[in-house]
Amino acid sequence: MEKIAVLLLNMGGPDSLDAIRPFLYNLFSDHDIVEIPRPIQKPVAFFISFFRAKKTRHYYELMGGKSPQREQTEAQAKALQKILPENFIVKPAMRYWKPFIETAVKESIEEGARAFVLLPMYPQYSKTTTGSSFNEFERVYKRLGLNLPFVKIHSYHNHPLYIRAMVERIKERVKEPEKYFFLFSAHSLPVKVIERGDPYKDQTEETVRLIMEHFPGVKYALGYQSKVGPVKWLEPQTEELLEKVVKAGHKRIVVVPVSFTCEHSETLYELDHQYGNLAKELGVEEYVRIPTLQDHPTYIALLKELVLDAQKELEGQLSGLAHSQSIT
Ligand SMILES: C=CC1=C(C)c2cc3[nH]c(cc4nc(cc5[nH]c(cc1n2)c(C)c5CCC(=O)O)C(CCC(=O)O)=C4C)c(C)c3C=C
Ligand SMILES: [Fe+2]
Ligand SMILES: [Fe+2]
Repeated sequence: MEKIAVLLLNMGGPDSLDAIRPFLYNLFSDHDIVEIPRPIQKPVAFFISFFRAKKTRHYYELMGGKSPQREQTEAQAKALQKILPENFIVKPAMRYWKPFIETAVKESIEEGARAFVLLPMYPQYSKTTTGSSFNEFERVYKRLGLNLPFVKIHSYHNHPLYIRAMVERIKERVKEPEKYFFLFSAHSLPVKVIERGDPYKDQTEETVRLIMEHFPGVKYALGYQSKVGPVKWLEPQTEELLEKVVKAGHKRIVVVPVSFTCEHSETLYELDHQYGNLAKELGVEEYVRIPTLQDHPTYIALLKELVLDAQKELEGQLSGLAHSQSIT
């Protein structure tokens, strides 16, 4: 049977304090995530990364000197590899830091892969995240002169197994949900990206609504975190929403990150440290932050189902190829 590489697409995070600046340079050089005019994008990225690395160094110091994203994506890859048939090779493939998409593609080819499944670790599609990784894959594919079939999985924000995994994750930590206010926190995006048709906001709202169908009567709200720079981003901001909700009398808060499946600076620093401290100052009695899914068995079962569906699509493409080759 043909070997198929499954690339787990993620952002990647600095693996040392020295990696912060080059990681940020790669991020700010990407026109899919930050639209700086192309002729000046790289020099501007050089300056921004220089100053932002100084500012964010202490986030990473608090996390032990690096982002845990690589280890956690590797754990997801290992768990998925274990439950997939033997013809699959599962690899993390990062956009801005090691192991880069190019490395994952080259290794897959060396190990005999003859097709690819592109599987984002972002449940909701945005052109700034999943779209950017797809574009990078296609650039690498062209550069390496590949002519192999591949399938892109765009999103799974409303898949019943994803919703079930999120509900199970919440119930592991919260035994009496009706006593809490649920504060969902998604990564923010510039409003102009949504206005141009990005489905991220609608998909995020749908995820939240589907999760809350499992918690009837529980009060909840959705906020957006981690805005960067001066343009208008999605609102309300998680931090402001937290203040508002507490001032309205809710003293037990469950915080649920929705756009991430691994821990990183924005969960460990912003949600736990910054907003956790703010909650204390505001007099919150209980502040429960739900961990990201990581290698939760139901999430890994979902990934398996997505990959096996993609395999069917690939088989269609491969038989189409064989057919056209036999005609010519
Ligand atoms: C400047 C524009 C940015 C957009 C748009 C953006 C969207 C976006 N990001 C994530 C997930 C993650 N972002 C992470 C770090 C990070 N993101 C930006 C900028 C934008 N993100 C920066 C500058 C950084 C670096 C940290 C910082 O300097 O504040 C990470 C964590 C990486 C790690 O440390 O492990 C994740 C994950 C999503 C889901 C998203 C849009 C939907
Ligand atoms: Fe698709
Ligand atoms: Fe980000």
